Order: sequence, then C-alpha cells, then structure tokens
Amino acid sequence: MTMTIAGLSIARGGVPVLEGVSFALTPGRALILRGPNGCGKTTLLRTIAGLQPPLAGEVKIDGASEGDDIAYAGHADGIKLTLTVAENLKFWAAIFAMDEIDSALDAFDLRSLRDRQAGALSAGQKRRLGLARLMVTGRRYWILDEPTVSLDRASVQQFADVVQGHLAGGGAALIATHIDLGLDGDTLDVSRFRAKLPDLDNFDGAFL
Ligand SMILES: Nc1ncnc2c1ncn2[C@@H]1O[C@H](COP(=O)(O)OP(=O)(O)OP(=O)(O)O)[C@@H](O)[C@H]1O
Repeated sequence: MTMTIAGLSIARGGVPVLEGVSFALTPGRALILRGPNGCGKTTLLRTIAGLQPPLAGEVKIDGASEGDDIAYAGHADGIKLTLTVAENLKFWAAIFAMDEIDSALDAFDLRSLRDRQAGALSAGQKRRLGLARLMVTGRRYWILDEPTVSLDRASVQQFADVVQGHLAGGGAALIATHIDLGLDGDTLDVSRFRAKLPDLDNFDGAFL
C-alpha cells in the first residue's frame, strides 16, 4: 500500500506553483516537506488530499480508491466550537465509522477537558483536539500542514509520539513542518520543483 505522487503540477489562484512533483510515501515512514514560506507546501498537501485538482499528474494509492485512505489536517482545526471536546471526537469518529475516542483523548491529554466546550479551549488545546481527530479516522495516510503551530514543547513531543506510533502501526505521514520531529522517515525540499515562471525573481509578486 504505497502512495505514489507522479508528475504532479499544481497551481494556486491560477498561477503554477510546483511542477513535476514525484515521490512515494510508504507505510511505516514519514516524509517531511520543507521549503521557504510561500513555495507551495500547503498547495501540494491540499492537492494530495483531494481538496483541489492538479494541473497535471496523479496521486495513486495501491489497492485503494483515490482519497479513501487519507486524513488531512490543515491550518484550520476543523472543530465545532459549540460542541464539547468529546462530542467533537464522537462526531468525527461517526463520520469515519469508528466508535472509540478514549485513546485519542489520552494521547493528546484531553481527558480532563472532555466535557469543555471547544470554543472555550486555548489555541494549543484546540490544536490538540484538531490533531486528536486524526486518531478517530482509522486512515492510513496522514497529510499534515504545520501541525505543531500553537503547541508547547511537551505537546509537540506528545504529537511526535502519536505520529511515531501511527508509523509503527503501518501508517504513513506527509508533514509540512519547519521543526525537527525526530520521526522515522525522510525529508523533501519542495523548492526544487518550483514552477518556472517568466520572472523567477518575482515569484511571490506573481500572485498579486
Ligand atoms: N487563495 C490564494 N489565492 C492566490 N494565491 C494564493 C492563495 N493562497 C496562497 N497563495 C499563494 O500561493 C503560493 C503558495 O502558497 P502555499 O500556501 O502553498 O505556500 P507554503 O509553502 O505552504 O507557505 P508557508 O510555509 O508560508 O505556509 C504563495 O506564493 C501564496 O502567496
């Protein structure tokens, strides 16, 4: 069950961002995406997660329909502010036909907050809840965009432990992050796939 990214070209706001992106993501491994701000990591992750179509190329997972084995956590936490922490996780578990939320509560130290309305959580607590969501999806490929934003040092370690456990259980993770999480895996600098624009010195200006 390998995810293969083959010749993917992607655009944001109609402007090509990355071209010919190719790599494989294998179970048991993480792939860390690096690259300077604005080079296209978020756009790439959104495309792989099926939230926007590529200009060219494809995302294939051996033995699975497209997107069927992917869980995505982007910049937004995707939580319902008027539901409690436990209700949020139960909601997401139901979407993915899962029923157990206790391991997710424990892994992200959310048990004491389980009956708190999500709208009354701190930024870091909201992020922990947003990440705990991954554990109730049952999905193999975690696609994560800057997952550690707002997390304190202990929570970053907690998160890294959860991802490492996911890898050990046969999962895989594709993560855009600027920090070192110490995971089993490799690093890919996506700036080598930058689309060739007429004026490369003004890459950011092309989006105005
Ligand atoms: N909604 C949008 N419409 C048009 N252009 C956009 C939009 N969102 C982002 N962009 C531009 O697309 C390019 C790629 O952005 P993207 O968010 O993929 O980069 P990134 O590598 O994830 O950046 P960062 O490290 O800052 O999160 C950037 O130059 C950005 O300004």
